[in-house]
Amino acid sequence: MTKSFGARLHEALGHRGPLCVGIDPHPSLLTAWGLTDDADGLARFCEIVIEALGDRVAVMKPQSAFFERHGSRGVAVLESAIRQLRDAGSLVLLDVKRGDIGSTVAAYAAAYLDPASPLRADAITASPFLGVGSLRPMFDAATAHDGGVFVLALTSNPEGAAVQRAVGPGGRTVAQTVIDEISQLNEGATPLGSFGLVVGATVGDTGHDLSRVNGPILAPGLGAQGGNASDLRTVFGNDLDWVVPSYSREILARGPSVTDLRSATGDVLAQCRAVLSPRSR
Ligand SMILES: O=C(O)c1cc(=O)[nH]c(=O)n1[C@@H]1O[C@H](COP(=O)(O)O)[C@@H](O)[C@H]1O
Repeated sequence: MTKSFGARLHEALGHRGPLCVGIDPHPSLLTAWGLTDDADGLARFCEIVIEALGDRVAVMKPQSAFFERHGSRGVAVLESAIRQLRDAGSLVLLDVKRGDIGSTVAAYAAAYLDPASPLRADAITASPFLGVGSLRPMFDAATAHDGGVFVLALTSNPEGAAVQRAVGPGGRTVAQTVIDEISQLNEGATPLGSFGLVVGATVGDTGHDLSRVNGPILAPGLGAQGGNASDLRTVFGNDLDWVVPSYSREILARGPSVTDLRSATGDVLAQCRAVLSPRSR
């Protein structure tokens, strides 16, 4: 029997600690690392990050946009990076934030979650603003192939609140509706559901109820966007068990030295562990 994404994530967080590191090869980072802003530079960047972190970080999150901007050669580098990271034992959360009408979502699901696809990752990020139900083909593919889907709820950027905290006819915010629908998908799953949410570490105490999620919550916005580990307590209150803090530039800025990348990762992991509940880990 193969294990669900939720079960594999549960295991990875237990073994490697509660952390996601983003691979966001910004042009400025390529330059700072002495690399060219092209597919070759991108490939070397990934090689260094994978050598430094692939065997020790629970979740690695390549940001697709930074690969797509280099065209088909950039996407080829992404395919190879996904494979190598999975071989090194990291779970790969591909950050693509896709969303569309259901019939098109089915094609995205095939692209990112079907084992036959060269871009197959362990999980992807998805945008629910065509309705959480429109993402159903992704949820079905994830279930069929032991993958996961992380759906945006309360994003780390300041512009998100106007849409996400708008109140619908039933008196719930848009974000709470997303949270509740994802919680339903995870109901009864053990040890952890495969459907996650994204809630930024920068959003403060929003009063949203995350107590029934029974799945992972990705918390970006740490480091470069101003959030720090202690903010997790403000944002999540007592619902810290399955929060997965996510850092990109904060760590990548310490490259290209493998030793420095590892030590930056160790530092943020220690800060996160100090805040997150020891109950589940
Ligand atoms: O889904 C995400 O990962 C995400 C959601 C969100 O609300 N905010 C957010 O910053 N992100 C992503 O997380 C990464 C943050 O990068 P840093 O600000 O460098 O840590 C980027 O790849 C963003 O696209």
